[in-house]
Amino acid sequence: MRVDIISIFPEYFAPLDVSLVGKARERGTLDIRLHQLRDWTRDVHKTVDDTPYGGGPGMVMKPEIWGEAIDAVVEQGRPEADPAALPRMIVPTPSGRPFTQEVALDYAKEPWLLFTPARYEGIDSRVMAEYGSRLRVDEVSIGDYVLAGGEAAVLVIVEAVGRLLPGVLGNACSVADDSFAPGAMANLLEGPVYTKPPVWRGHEVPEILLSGHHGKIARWRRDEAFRRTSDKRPELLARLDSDALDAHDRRV
Ligand SMILES: N#Cc1c(-c2ccc3cc[nH]c3c2)n[nH]c1N
Repeated sequence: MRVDIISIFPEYFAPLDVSLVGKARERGTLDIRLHQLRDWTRDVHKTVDDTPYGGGPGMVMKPEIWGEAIDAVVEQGRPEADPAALPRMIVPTPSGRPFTQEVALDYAKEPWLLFTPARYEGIDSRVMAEYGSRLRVDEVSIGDYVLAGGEAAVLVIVEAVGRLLPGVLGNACSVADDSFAPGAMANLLEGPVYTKPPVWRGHEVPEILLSGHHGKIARWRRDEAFRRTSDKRPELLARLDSDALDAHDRRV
């Protein structure tokens, strides 16, 4: 997967050099390219923003700069084998559709993602209109709170998507066991986890986990996932299909 990120703070993405995503980059599974938006400015101050039409607080990011940057990055990034290839453009914004595990799975199928994290009050809306007619443009939000810019959201999205790519998690883990992953534990929060020692400061590991009885352990883990989901995110239980609810009810 090719990933291009255009930002006025490319240094914000240093964390993408470490851990799972960093290793995926070393192996070539992820090809992440960072671009400084200001490189496409033409004034001595490298201005990327201006006052909003209609008044109001803050500044808006200028469409010309973004347009030249996106055009250049798309042109540079086109694979020789497929000159017609275009990226899926992802615009983090508080007003976007929620970024969920389902969206991450969808993005993980894409060969090329282009992220355009904004600052100030956001990017002139004509940029999304211009590229919406040429690319698939997604405006997404990572949660109902307000950040100072889109860079943190890009870090979240790239990690959530990158870990889904083949070989990134390795054999020890599996995306199939994720909270919200399709399958038996779909839409359930992960339950508690334990490791050695069996007793720590008087806290004992649940005895069932030491029993070696894999069937009972699997049932216990699912019951714990149900209990935790019911306690912390009851609205997720509404997504469970009737078979899953019946299977749980049969045991309690
Ligand atoms: N995604 C997302 C966001 C943001 C966000 C994204 C871009 C900008 C540009 C200026 N301020 C921003 C906030 N806030 N909260 C979220 N879930």
